[in-house]
Amino acid sequence: MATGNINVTAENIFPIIKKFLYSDHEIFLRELISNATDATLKLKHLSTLGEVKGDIGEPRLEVIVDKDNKQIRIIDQGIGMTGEEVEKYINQVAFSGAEEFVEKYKDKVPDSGIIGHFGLGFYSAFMVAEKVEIYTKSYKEDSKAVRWECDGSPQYTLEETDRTERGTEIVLHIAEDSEEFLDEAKIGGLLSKYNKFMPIPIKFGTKEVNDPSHTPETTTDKDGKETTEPHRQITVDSIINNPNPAWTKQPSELEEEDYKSFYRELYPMQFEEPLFNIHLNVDYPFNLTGILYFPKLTQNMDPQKDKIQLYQNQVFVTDNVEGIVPDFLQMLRGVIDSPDIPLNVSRSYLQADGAVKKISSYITRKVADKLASLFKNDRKAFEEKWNDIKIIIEYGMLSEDKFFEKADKFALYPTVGGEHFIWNELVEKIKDAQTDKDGKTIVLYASDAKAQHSYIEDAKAKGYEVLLLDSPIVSHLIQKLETSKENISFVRVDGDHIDNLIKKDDNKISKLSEDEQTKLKEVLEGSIPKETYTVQLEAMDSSANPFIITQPEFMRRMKEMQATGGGGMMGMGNFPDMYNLVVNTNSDLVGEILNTKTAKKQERLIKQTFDLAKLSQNLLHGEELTNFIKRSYELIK
Ligand SMILES: Nc1ncnc2c1ncn2[C@@H]1O[C@H](COP(=O)(O)OP(=O)(O)OP(=O)(O)O)[C@@H](O)[C@H]1O
Repeated sequence: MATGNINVTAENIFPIIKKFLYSDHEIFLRELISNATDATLKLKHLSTLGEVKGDIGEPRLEVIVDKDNKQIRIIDQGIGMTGEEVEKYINQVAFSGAEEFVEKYKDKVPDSGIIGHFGLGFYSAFMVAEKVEIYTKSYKEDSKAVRWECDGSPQYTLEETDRTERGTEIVLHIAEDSEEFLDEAKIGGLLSKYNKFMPIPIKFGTKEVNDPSHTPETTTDKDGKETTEPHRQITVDSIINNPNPAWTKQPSELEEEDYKSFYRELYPMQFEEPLFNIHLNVDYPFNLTGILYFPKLTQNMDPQKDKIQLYQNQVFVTDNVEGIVPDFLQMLRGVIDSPDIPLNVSRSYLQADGAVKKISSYITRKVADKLASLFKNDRKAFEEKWNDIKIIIEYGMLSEDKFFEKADKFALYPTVGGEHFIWNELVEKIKDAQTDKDGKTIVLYASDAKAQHSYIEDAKAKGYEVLLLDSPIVSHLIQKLETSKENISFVRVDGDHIDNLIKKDDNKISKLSEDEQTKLKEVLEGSIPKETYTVQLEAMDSSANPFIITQPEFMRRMKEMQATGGGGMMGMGNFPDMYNLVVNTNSDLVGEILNTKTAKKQERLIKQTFDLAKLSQNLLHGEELTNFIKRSYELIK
């Protein structure tokens, strides 16, 4: 037996480790299982090189919670260690890692997000254990099994032991303040959080299953009633992980159904199927695999739940992928696995890191390429999914210039009639009819097909296309399209009278003389509230409505952009709503208003016509609506 002093400068680093990692004690299990997995993968590798004698079988790990003896044991059948290796790796290497950690963090406020990702390794065992034993036997021929023991002080014991199997068993004697970890359900939960997709099978307890070698017999009694005996149950080892998750396979090995069933495995509480998936697979200049899913976005979706999960070599790290996955894709679900993402750094450093930037733009590119190919291969299916994916795509177009450029190939512009165009098709379709006298192509759009119905009909009557753009961020997107595409301008269909939205040269002649027009304007301005409405006389078709209320595009858009955050003009959000009252000087009714003899009748006609215009814009409410209804009854009496 040998005893010795672990070479540390700090008198006793364990209390420090405990203190610093207070919020993250649970990572000990992930660290020890990672070590056990590494040892097993190394053994498998050496075996393929012919350096291990005999057949290694199907090595696996086992985790045992022994509440009575206050122990947790982690057992592997990996390469094991010789006595010298324990000296070297556990007493020196592992300790220097722990010491380095303490050095680095002792003066800092711990950020659990970062510390949890620091590979503290073997010594994290002391966060929960008052004493740790290692029983280990190396795969090397003639090596003797050893037992190492340490109670958290710098002193350790190392001696030979009679273990015969290859591999390592770590015995944690759980400290009094960590007894919560002796709860099987707690350990089960941690295993499924961190180790659900580790590459080596992990046994944790047993479970009852139907005996596959037994077929229950069905008997028929004298009355012809059938009875089937219950399945025979057998007890089998419970393996808590799937060592070969879908993302570790090649896309060519997987069918659509495999992707769907992996989605269910990742998010067992999700009942909605994903819309489609993107398989990520790259070796150079960084290593990254993964599968991303476009979920069906629903009203009551909780963005904190079922997020993208980040793994490193199949070990769960976090579901906070900020900085690694571009913001607009954080609504996606799935898995990313990359050993190349530095995790023991702060988020701001992460965002500035070159490799991470490359990863983020790779993901953006892959998503754009996938969308383009989905559109190309099955346009109809893509159009059907548009409503579910447009928010993500539009957000991406706004936030990532590269994505914006690529989106010309798949971003859809739907019309109120249910057709879908990509950008070039749209411009081609409208350019002849909808180019104004200054050579600008005007894109007309509605945000609500029902509320803006009469305006849409007016536009259609002229042979114009009207888009239906109803996402919350649409005003930002329009602004971006106007600045990046040449000679294009968007106007909402109720922004003005249709002849003013797309101004052509043919000026209509007004039936009213200059004098009559001045008089009409005076009369109207006397009855229409000036603070909100600007009276604007227009010579239109005599069949067009006499009064039309419009909201100037610029004002409305600025207010909308403010409401959805950023972009708009400061202070616009608190501005009162401003409208134009467009008056058709060629309408017979307008002529009648002008020529009515009594002021009282004139006032009544103006009020009634104005209320009707408001009604068609859904602007008539409360007392005004009550008065309108009263007045209407009077009129038809
Ligand atoms: N179960 C095990 N079987 C065989 N060797 C092991 C086992 N656990 C630990 N070791 C050895 O001890 C060394 C130190 O382990 P430790 O976990 O502290 O650091 P690490 O795994 O090298 O790095 P990290 O800090 O990322 O965890 C390992 O590199 C390995 O050689």
